[in-house]
Amino acid sequence: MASGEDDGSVEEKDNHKKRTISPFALAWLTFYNIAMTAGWMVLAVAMIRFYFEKGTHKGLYKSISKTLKFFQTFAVLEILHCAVGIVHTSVIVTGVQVSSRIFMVWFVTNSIKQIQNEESVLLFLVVWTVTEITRYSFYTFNLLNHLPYFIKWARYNLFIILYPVGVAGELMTIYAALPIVQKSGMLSVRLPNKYNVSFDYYYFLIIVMISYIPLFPQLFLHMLRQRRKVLHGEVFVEKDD
Ligand SMILES: CCCCCCCCCCCCC/C=C/C(=O)SCCNC(=O)CCNC(=O)[C@H](O)C(C)(C)COP(=O)(O)OP(=O)(O)OC[C@H]1O[C@@H](n2cnc3c(N)ncnc32)[C@H](O)[C@@H]1OP(=O)(O)O
Repeated sequence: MASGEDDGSVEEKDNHKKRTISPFALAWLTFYNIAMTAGWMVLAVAMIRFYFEKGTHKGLYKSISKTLKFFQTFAVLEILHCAVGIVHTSVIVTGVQVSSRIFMVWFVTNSIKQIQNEESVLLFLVVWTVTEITRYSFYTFNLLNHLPYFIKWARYNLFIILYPVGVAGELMTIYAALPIVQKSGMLSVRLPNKYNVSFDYYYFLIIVMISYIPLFPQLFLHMLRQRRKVLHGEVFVEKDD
């Protein structure tokens, strides 16, 4: 059997085994991760500039919303990366993470204008930005086999604080949205209608908030396992999706 070098593919090393990805996949992932790092850096700079110029976070969401929506939506590709196997991680874990972010951006913060100036929005935006700059630069340097230790350290330590804080920001934002949604009936479908279906967005938001209780610990435990694997070299038996 040809080795990674013989057939032109590149070997991606982890602590215990070697994985191969094609040169095309490597090029695509490198481009994707550089683009995402740059996108979140643009957001960081825009947020810092806004705060220094205006002295308040009010109006910040509106000023960065286009860039945020673009780069957060682009992250849908991460589910595809797992599904086609160019990234070795769980489709379910990635799917929950990405869909909850997209939901927060499009169906909560973007749709409910009255909550855009809440402190909780600033909280999750700052946390997401720090997380994503660290995460995508980790993937980029890792793919290029030049990973500085401080980036690896940051990727597998900062989440211990940032994940719960980010989740708190998200939950507080949804909570702040509840009375507005209940009063306006927005995004809800009331009976009677010709399809005979009803949907209450207010109760849907409550269900989403409750779903954090079983789902968030799973994501957090997944990250703790990754941390032990990458920083301490522990081996885990991988389950297929
Ligand atoms: C319809 C509505 C639905 C609503 C649902 C509501 C419920 C939601 C409940 C949960 C809510 C979560 C909300 C989120 C909040 C926040 O994000 S707060 C900010 C802090 N967040 C974080 O720190 C987590 C950030 N996210 C992640 O880390 C990931 O998305 C992850 C999926 C949770 C974990 O990533 P994963 O890829 O599994 O782990 P890694 O160790 O990073 O990588 C594993 C291997 O995969 C390789 N890889 C992954 N991605 C890439 C890539 N883009 N490019 C290249 N390689 C990649 C990586 O190198 C690893 O490879 P190996 O070394 O071979 O193992």
